[in-house]
Amino acid sequence: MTRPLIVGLTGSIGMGKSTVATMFEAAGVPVFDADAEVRAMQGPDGELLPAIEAEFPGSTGPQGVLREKLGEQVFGDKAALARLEAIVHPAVAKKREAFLIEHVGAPVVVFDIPLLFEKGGVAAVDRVVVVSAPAEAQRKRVLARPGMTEDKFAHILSLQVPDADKRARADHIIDTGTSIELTEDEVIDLIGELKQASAAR
Ligand SMILES: CC(C)(COP(=O)(O)OP(=O)(O)OC[C@H]1O[C@@H](n2cnc3c(N)ncnc32)[C@H](O)[C@@H]1O)[C@@H](O)C(=O)NCCC(=O)NCCS
Ligand SMILES: Nc1ncnc2c1ncn2[C@@H]1O[C@H](COP(=O)(O)OP(=O)(O)OP(=O)(O)O)[C@@H](O)[C@H]1O
Repeated sequence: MTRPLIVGLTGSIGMGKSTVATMFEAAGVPVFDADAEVRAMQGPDGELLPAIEAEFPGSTGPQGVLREKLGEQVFGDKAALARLEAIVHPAVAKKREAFLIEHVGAPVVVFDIPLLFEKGGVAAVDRVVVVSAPAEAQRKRVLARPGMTEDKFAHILSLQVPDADKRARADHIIDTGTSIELTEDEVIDLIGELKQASAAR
């Protein structure tokens, strides 16, 4: 096959997904970072600002989306979140297509998609990799972040598919409950396996 094996990388808040994505990148695997794309399109002069301002007046400024303000408007209100997603998600899908075209010769590419299970992205990838750690480790990491509260954490978790379900649906699980070094070893082994699978298609 002439297109890369597409790996969907996901995990719940604080599980270490971004850290693991960086490990893939360091090993030479192209990574599409959905969150970074969203932030760029919502940042200063971002292409989504007019649509977001029209739908959520007062939620943008010269620096782009006022994340805290917009978060307050959408995280407690399912219909509002759906309206924001209707603006953001099609734009991300376009960026993803462009990334794939850019890296069409690579054996393996990674789509780093925080909400892969939640938003139905599983059908668009060949393999699903879930980054996971024990709930206690996750909790400690997340509550150590500035501005994070027990309530906020509980609410975000309630919006996400539970870790146990993600693990059950994964093709591969990367464990970040141990050390960075062991996680790195797991990533390197997995890349070898994915390259083999890519070549065998
Ligand atoms: C509302 C926004 C501006 C708030 O930004 P903020 O920096 O405060 O939070 P952040 O983006 O880091 O999200 C915090 C947590 O909520 C989760 N989360 C974000 N968006 C969603 C969503 N649509 N549904 C469920 N969980 C979500 C994230 O995975 C993360 O764990 C931002 O989350 C946003 O634009 N969300 C909608 C776009 C989207 O779906 N992004 C997800 C990646 S494609
Ligand atoms: N073995 C490990 N592998 C990965 N991260 C680890 C490990 N041990 C500790 N950590 C730490 O856990 C934290 C995970 O943060 P990271 O931003 O990667 O999570 P995330 O899943 O992308 O979070 P979010 O979904 O909230 O953006 C980092 O501070 C990282 O240093």
